[in-house]
Amino acid sequence: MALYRRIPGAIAVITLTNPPVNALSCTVREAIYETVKRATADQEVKAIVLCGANGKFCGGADIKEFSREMRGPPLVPMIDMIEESEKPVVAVIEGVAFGGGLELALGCHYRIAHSGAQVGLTEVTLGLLPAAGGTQRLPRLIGVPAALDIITTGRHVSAQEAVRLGIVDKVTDSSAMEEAIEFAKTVAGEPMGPRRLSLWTAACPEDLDSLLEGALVRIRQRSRGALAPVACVQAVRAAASLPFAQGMKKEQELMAYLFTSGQARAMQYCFFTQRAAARWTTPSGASWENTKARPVRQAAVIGLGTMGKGIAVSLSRAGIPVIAVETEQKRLKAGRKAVNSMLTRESQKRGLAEAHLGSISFTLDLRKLRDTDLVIEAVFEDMALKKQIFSKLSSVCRPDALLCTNTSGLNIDEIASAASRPELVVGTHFFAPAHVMKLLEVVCGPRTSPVAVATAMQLAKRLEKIGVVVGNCSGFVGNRMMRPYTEQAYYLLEEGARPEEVDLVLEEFGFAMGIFRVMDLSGLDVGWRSRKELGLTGPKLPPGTEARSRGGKRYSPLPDILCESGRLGQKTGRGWYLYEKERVATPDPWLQSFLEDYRSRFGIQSRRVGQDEILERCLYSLINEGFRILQEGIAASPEDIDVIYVSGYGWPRHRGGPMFYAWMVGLPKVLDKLEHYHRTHPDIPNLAPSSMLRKLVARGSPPVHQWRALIQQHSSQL
Ligand SMILES: CC/C=C\CC(=O)SCCNC(=O)CCNC(=O)[C@H](O)C(C)(C)COP(=O)(O)OP(=O)(O)OC[C@H]1O[C@@H](n2cnc3c(N)ncnc32)[C@H](O)[C@@H]1OP(=O)(O)O
Repeated sequence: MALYRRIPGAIAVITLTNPPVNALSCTVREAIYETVKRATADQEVKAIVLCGANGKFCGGADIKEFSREMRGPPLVPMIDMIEESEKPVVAVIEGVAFGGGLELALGCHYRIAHSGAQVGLTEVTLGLLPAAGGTQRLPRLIGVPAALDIITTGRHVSAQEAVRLGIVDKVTDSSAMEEAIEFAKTVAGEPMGPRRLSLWTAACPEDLDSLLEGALVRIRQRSRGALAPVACVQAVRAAASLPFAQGMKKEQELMAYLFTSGQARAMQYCFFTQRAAARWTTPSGASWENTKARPVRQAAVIGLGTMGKGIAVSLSRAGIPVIAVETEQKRLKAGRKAVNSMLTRESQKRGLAEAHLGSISFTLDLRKLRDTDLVIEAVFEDMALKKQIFSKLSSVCRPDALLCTNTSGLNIDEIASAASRPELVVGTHFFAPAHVMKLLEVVCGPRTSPVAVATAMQLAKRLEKIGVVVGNCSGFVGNRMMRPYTEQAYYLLEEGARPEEVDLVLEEFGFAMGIFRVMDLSGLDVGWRSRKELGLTGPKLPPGTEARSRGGKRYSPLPDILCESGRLGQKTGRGWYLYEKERVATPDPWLQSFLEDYRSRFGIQSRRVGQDEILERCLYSLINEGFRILQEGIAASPEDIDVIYVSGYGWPRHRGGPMFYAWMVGLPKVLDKLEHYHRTHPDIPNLAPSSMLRKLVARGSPPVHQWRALIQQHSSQL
């Protein structure tokens, strides 16, 4: 709702009241209409102040209403009514003014912001465009180039930048409300015509076409295939070239097209699932609601390799004092230098004073950890080494200290077996670079206690990461699903495809990089090392093993052969591609003839592999593994799997995540295709459709949010 009150000085104050973010629900819109009408009709009122309750102006339209039938007054005429008011309307921007919230403020005649506030036209992140006049008013207010950037990225703009750009008229460190009231008194009685943005003309550069073309190029690089940012560019073009009323018409047309699109649905699904992941539960009844996290006042990181350094920076950035431990003086010195320069860059970028960062001390002495609340071990993926460390930690750390292991796939329970308190051992799988990537898989072993899970999830929140609770199995959720995906990519090469063909299909689907370019970037030796450890290649491989088969299943030795010949990816200048100019991947003629030789050596008839087959075999095998993960209770819900893929594996947000995508494609189609590919490739068992997929199809393919109820009938590893 919106509360109305009169205050001395002939001011009407209208307060949006809809916790937690004062979203513009049907009831709020109705109340704004009513209160604005009341204020404009009241002879005693000379100016109106519009603010939000609880220090937040407005989080925009109520996203939950998008999936229901539209009720109540629409936003556009409501904002027009405010702009048309003869009495000045001053918006008080505290906390946030996002999406429709900022559009509402743009309809006001003045905007006063608190210095801690943020504004933004965030609709594009929900697969939409600012269709309450935002695409037409913002370019008129701040010019086309700046508006284009804000509208097409949906980025959050600080109050300081907002005043610099002219989005707000004033920023204050003290009470924005008091400032706005005093200001409103000074403009009461003035004519409001010049303050109506709909009457302005957008300042436009001469080379408008090249500005818009440049934006489209950036959009294609950032989010290929996404409809909303392209529609935003078209709407801004209308603002630059058409009168306001016609621009608004264009804005509405574009919104109508986006609003019912699958992409908007997928992105709104991502918005809610990301928040739902924090509300973890386990079948034992433990949950975020009934389990209290332990406070973390001091943390430690063991190992200052790539991951350890990023984790230490993340902790420090969250204001947590850190002790960083290494085993050798040389490594400690190099780690300290790297961490300090990362922190300096970080504080410069964020304008943070050093006081906001947690201090980091460096040591070779594990005994210094006796007072730490939480330790994150981030050494190499070597089980024996990890167990040795956990055994030592048990004797030096406090009995209640939480012991975390940063592993990308090792057995948490085996690591915990080396600790004297296995219930306090939890997996924290960070993603590289750990101070940048948002995802944290919180891995729960069979003996991990609810308190350990709660503390790790709370830590994720403090580090501004998205924590997702997963069960213990090789590769957990994310990496486990990657295996069948990469394997299919190798098999497609064996059968006749080229790396650039596979990558192109995946990039057109929306991944920033195809799988072969990703492997070249992270280094082919990463997978090689783990395959050697698993005895799939290298010295542990039993003599006489068939080259293209392991344990009766198909195996591709292609990546092993590349590694053996020194092609490790970008770092060696060649991998699946050639890198003559740093980081620029070009198809390598050598690889093409190598693949031809390989096929003839193994008697493989090369064929043209179609784009549909590439996409289906790669994605459906990954999705099929997702269904197995659900069946085994390694993930609590399909939504959790989708959050992991969107926030940690570059799955395009406008496709919602693998499980959501499967549902959008149609589960019967996914099942049918998997059956077909399994029939034609019986030596690839992971193409056999999972029983969970069959069950869902048999039950009429219910929507994703209903799967959880069905999953609960199965076992759980959480
Ligand atoms: C004609 C069309 C015109 C306009 C279209 C729009 O306005 S689209 C909406 C544009 N708004 C946004 O994109 C803002 C979305 N919200 C946020 O970015 C954050 O929620 C926010 C406001 C920065 C607050 O962040 P915080 O971390 O403090 O809280 P959290 O994100 O966990 O949100 C708290 C709960 O509020 C729910 N929520 C937030 N925004 C909205 C919204 N606009 N509509 C409905 N619900 C919203 C959110 O889901 C959380 O709910 P919970 O049940 O607690 O998980």
